Amino acid sequence: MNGVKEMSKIGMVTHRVTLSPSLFFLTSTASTRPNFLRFNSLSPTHPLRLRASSSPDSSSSSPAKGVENVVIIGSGPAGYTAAIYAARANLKPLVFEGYQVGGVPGGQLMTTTEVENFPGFPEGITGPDLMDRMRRQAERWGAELFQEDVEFIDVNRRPFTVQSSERKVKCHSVIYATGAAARRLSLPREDEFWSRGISACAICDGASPLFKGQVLAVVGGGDTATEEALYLTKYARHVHLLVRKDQLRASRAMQDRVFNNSNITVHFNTETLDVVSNTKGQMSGILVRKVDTGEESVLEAKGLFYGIGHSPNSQLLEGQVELDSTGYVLVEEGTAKTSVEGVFAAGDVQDHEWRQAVTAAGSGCIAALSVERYLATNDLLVEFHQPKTEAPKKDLTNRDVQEGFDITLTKHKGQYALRKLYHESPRLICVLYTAPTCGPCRTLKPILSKVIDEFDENVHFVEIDIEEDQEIAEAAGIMGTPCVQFFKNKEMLRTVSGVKMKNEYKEFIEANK
Ligand SMILES: Cc1cc2nc3c(=O)[nH]c(=O)nc-3n(C[C@H](O)[C@H](O)[C@H](O)COP(=O)(O)OP(=O)(O)OC[C@H]3O[C@@H](n4cnc5c(N)ncnc54)[C@H](O)[C@@H]3O)c2cc1C
Repeated sequence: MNGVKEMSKIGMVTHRVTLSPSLFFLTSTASTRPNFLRFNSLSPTHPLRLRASSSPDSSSSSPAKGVENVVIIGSGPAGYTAAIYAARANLKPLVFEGYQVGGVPGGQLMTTTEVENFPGFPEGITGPDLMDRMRRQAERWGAELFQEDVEFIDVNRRPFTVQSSERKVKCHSVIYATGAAARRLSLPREDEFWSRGISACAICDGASPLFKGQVLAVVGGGDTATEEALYLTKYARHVHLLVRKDQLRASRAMQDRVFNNSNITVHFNTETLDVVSNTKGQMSGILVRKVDTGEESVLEAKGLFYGIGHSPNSQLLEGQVELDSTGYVLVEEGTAKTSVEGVFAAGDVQDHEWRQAVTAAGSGCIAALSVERYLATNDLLVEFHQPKTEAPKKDLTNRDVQEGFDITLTKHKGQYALRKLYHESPRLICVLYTAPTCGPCRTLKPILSKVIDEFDENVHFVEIDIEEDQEIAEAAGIMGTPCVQFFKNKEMLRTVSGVKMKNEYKEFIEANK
């Protein structure tokens, strides 16, 4: 699923099932025990850790009279770069990173694997790692980060107002860097099969048992679709690429990789009409139509991935700032200036042409420098000097790593811990299934970790990497990541797919602890 926006549309699945005892049977013989007692390498400083939030109505550290120098909306390369520059200029930028609207915190690169063209990484870097670095750099220089969606902006009156799900702030300037979100096809059965066969993020879902070893299809003809198709060949038996036009729009390099891959069949002039199911209600194929002949047929496939591009997330500015006919924010050529003085735009939300991480980062830099100039010229700038921050709390203790499983600890990793807890824990068990390349998983981890901290000693938490612990993911019926399951007394109480609001997890734990 490209972005949590997609995932937020998935309803919560609630079912009570008792797992087959054999699936969660704990083998504890001396010969097998060492294999199970395998803790993953741990990351004490989680990449997307939230900072303590301030009071709901304003930032705790407003530079002057409760009016911020600058609010940055968006946490892709544009937003984080703007944050780094603004923070280094002592503007103490406040950044709304987003949560469920318009993608995931970290932006589009959270849904990709290798980024080979961002300068400074000759061996390449994964999208999530690159965004993690940018985030830490912004935080290091004093940017204040909130993983919240902005829901309302008023740039008609000064100071401007920016309101998120949890706070309302006043500011002298805004950098709008909300990027773009994955498009959907709106197929008749799309909602029914969303996350049960249809996905917009191969990187997030490709490794799930639902798709592994199956015939899959990707719809689209650009870079996104070709990248998804190539990625899926790592797991699928075969991949069909469904292209409506008679040629690919993807870059030459990507086209070559697709045509040279015998595990991909490209179907030109092919329109995707719907998905079809078998008698068990599982997705079994895709109804397609040949654009040139009108002939309809069903292509056998267990999964359909969307790679049909993105739409600019400019809705909040509609009616306030000039947009072009397709919704991109209009900026004065060569600058980040929008039609409203003090409002600057950066990245893909104002760029329908280049749409690259480095161009987004570059425009974020321009926006931040422009803000500094704008504030200084209008005598609005208040410098802020960053206080020392506390060291982040560890997710797991060293003892956990060195001495192995300890039931008195709250947080665990891996199938050994899950099996032990499933059999021995009297507490509610919260299991988070993740995949190494899943960007939304990185979003959810710190959020869930904070929730678990609030219920320490009443709950056990286990993280399962579905690539490492495939068997257990399969037994639990995991179809995509991130996914959370709750167990108590060897009974599964609930499955929650995707990333949900913090309160949804809290309320469920509160009611079942
Ligand atoms: C699969 C894929 C692979 C790619 N690979 C490459 C590559 O290899 N190299 C390259 O240079 N480019 C690549 N790109 C393109 C690159 O990712 C984008 O050009 C770049 O991420 C744009 O950055 P951005 O900051 O403008 O927006 P985005 O990365 O889209 O980030 C937008 C941010 O805004 C936030 N947001 C949206 N609405 C709100 C709201 N209401 N409130 C708060 N926050 C909000 C979102 O959560 C998100 O964090 C790839 C794109 C995709 C989809």
